[in-house]
Amino acid sequence: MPVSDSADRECVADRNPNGERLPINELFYSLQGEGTLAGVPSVFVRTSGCNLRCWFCDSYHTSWEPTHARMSLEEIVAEVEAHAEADHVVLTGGEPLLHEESVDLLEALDERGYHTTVETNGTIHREAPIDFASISPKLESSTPTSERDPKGDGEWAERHENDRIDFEALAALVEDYPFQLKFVVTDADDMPEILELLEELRDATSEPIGDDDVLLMPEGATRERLAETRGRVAELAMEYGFRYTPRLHVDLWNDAPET
Ligand SMILES: C[S@@+](CC[C@H](N)C(=O)[O-])C[C@H]1O[C@@H](n2cnc3c(N)ncnc32)[C@H](O)[C@@H]1O
Ligand SMILES: Nc1nc2[nH]cc(C(=O)O)c2c(=O)[nH]1
Ligand code: SF4
Ligand SMILES: [Mg+2]
Repeated sequence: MPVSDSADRECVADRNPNGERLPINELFYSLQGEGTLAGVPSVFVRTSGCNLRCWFCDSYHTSWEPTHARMSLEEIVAEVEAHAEADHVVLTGGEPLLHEESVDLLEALDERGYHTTVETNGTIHREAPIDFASISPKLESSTPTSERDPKGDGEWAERHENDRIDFEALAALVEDYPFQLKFVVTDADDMPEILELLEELRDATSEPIGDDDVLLMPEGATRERLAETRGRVAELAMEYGFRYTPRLHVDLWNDAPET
């Protein structure tokens, strides 16, 4: 059950009004579905709230209509530890690096020996014990124009367009952490922008960015949609020499929550 449905947790957190809290949308145990760590059993901690509004966001209730329970760091760590089989934790969102409390959570997890992956849109850099920065810079094709706005009439388009790329933050993330760059791709129209972004990012940092640090991920929150996009995206990965990443969790569990 998403933690936002749990009245109990809200009460427990409320008894600790001075402790640090994070808005948590869901917390669950699954397999990492995306990227170079695909298949690794991992606990997912999904914070709520995002500074962007991708029209295709598969976590609508962290961005367009955020819902959450405020959990203390102790409560989050206890729930993570309850999944005794896992030694990987994925902090995601929403945009987890919006919250400065994410740094304290990452420190607490690091102290307990967990491998931490942070799933981020790459617009915010924070110093934290991050073992793997899974950076997913957002392309023009993510912008919620009035034709593809899931909620309104394009009210977010300008802000999203202005904020979706921050080279300073991207360069700092790439310099400070082991990383992957994971682009959501629909078709060949996305490729020139990816190439331009890589050129500019390679100029902005002394850290080498290999083509095998770059992953193309098909757009699709459902099996049905992925069936349309993945063939094209796999061909593009071969054509350009980038990696392809599946969306294993969608293959396995479609768009079920807590997967
Ligand atoms: C919900 S986001 C949360 C982390 C962060 N806000 C970000 O965008 O990287 C988690 C991952 O899902 C990807 N994603 C979201 N919606 C998607 C969709 N419809 N198809 C493919 N990937 C999607 C994002 O690009 C990101 O890699
Ligand atoms: N299984 C699974 N793997 C994932 N990798 C990144 C995810 C995310 O939403 O950030 C995600 C997710 O939501 N589920
Ligand atoms: S940046 Fe991530 S969480 Fe935010 S709207 Fe885009 S996909 Fe969703
Ligand atoms: Mg997801």
